[in-house]
Amino acid sequence: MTDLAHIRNFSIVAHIDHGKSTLADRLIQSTGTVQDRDMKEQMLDAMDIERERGITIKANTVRIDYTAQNGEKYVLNLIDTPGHVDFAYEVSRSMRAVEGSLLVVDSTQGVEAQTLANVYQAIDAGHELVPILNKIDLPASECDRVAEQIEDVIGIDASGAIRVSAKTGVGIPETLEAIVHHLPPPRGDERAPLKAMLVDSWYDAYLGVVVLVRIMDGRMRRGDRIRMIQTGATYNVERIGVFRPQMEKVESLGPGEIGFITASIKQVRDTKVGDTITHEKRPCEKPLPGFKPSVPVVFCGLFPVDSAEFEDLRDAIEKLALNDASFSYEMETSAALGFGFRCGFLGLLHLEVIRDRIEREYDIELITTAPSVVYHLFMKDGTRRDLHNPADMPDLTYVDHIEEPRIKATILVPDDYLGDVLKLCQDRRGIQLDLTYAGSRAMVVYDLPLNEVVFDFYDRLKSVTKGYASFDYHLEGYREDNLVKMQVLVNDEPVDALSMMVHRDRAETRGRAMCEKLKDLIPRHMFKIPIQAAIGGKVIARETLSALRKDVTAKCYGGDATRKKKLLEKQKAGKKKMRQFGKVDIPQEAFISALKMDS
Ligand SMILES: Nc1nc2c(ncn2[C@@H]2O[C@H](COP(=O)(O)OP(=O)(O)OP(=O)(O)O)[C@@H](O)[C@H]2O)c(=O)[nH]1
Repeated sequence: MTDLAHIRNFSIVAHIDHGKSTLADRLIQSTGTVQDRDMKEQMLDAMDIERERGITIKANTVRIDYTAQNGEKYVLNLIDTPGHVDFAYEVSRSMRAVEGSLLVVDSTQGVEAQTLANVYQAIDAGHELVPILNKIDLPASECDRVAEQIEDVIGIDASGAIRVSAKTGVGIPETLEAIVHHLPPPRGDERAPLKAMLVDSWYDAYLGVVVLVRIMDGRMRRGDRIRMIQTGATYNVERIGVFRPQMEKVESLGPGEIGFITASIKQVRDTKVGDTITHEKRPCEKPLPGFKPSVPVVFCGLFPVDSAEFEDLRDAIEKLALNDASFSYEMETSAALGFGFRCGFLGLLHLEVIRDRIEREYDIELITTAPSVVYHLFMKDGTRRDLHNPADMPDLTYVDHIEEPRIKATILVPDDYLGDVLKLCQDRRGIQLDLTYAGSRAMVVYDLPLNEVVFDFYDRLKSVTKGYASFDYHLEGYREDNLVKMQVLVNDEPVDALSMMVHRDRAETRGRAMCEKLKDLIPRHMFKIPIQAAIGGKVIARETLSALRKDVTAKCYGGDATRKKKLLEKQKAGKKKMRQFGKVDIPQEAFISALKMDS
């Protein structure tokens, strides 16, 4: 049992790749929490896919025992938070469970958009901050300049920022001392009724649902009968423990402590992140202030390339959803693509991660339809409908007006690329809200329609700035605009997977670009194929793919049998990845490529 004065709970906030996970690893290692021989790179990134992509998705936790230089023994609880914009919500909830943050800034790069977004969340949560300048082993490190920038842009004192190399271990002892001396201990009353925060929950193949808790008041023990205040459900605490980082059982958890429980909870969906847990017999009077639930903002259809794999896909999606309450799905049928699922995600990265996992872990080849945002349709009869799929768009005569989600985007970019960034935002119907300078970097704030950002905005931003820009956004709300549904017809058949909502003024350009692209992407057939873009019944763009009769082996005048065989095999493999639309085969890549914009 540790008294409150000897507990420190903290998180690490940083822009992606500034070294958060490496620093966490070093803290764990240098305190002997994990023996050197057990140390894997990036201890806290549990999933393989995270390790491969080098991004942290699920918030993880570790309890570290630390004997400070004054001889006192402390318990340090680190909650690792994801750095990417799509997971901003997970950042905010784990911040409410701790009292302080290490603010890590790469001293070769400086403050970036996600540094700002995350640090403001920490400040909102009332955190004390310890600024850290990382990567000082690199020759490009510029600690003084970056410290000054932290003061200018974030407005906190960075004169005492700790200079660290998470790679070599320089500055790690100073960091541990700063955690103990600069971050406040938690507060709480052991004798008060139990009040605990449900910080996170996930599904474990052996243990079932595991719940991460932070005790505010009271004490939770194995065998206790607990109640989740929001859902009203009651459970018996079966296991209780802490992460070191592997699970270790303890008898109980008291105020200020962070640990896990299991309680025969069936699904992750039965737990609400941010809920208050209390004792059934002696409940606390007031629950903790609630959290916003995370709502999916980007939707797309996932269809198996091979329709025989539909049941496998269902199985994969159900399993993934067990562990990810922010991922939603429902069955969808498409005339062109057959049976599949309409899925909702927190953002594009979230979408990519889920799609990759289905393809890789479950070995199912997928067709992904155009990502779409949720539109609000205000009908003439006074009702409101949410449109998740452009294919479901009702006839315009029933619709009074349409509102689309808008975001506030913050972009930090070196001066040299500012012009290109402004042009990109302008092309995407952006409205500039602010433009300021911090040293040789500009910070621009734009109001942008989310639908212009969901598909390839990151890619475009990265390519026009050679990777030097950083980007962060949050949803601002809904606004009316002149939006229409654009359909694509191939050989006079509508391809619903390519339907999209577009702004009326941009429909023609988009339609023309789409038809031109499809003309290149669809292989020639033995007949002429018209490719059209249309709004309602009106064709706004058209291309024609000329007919061609071609025998792929014709080139190999008899002679080389192996080459002939190879070509035929290649053709067969190509066939597998095609979908038939009426009489036309469309290769899978065409869907994704056709939807990318080149503006
Ligand atoms: N030279 C040097 N490289 C470092 C240091 N700290 C981290 N790195 C490298 O920087 C890269 C990013 O580090 P991570 O720890 O994965 O960054 P992160 O902030 O956790 O990134 P996400 O988990 O994706 O948010 C990795 O290649 C690290 O090896 C350092 O002090 N010096």
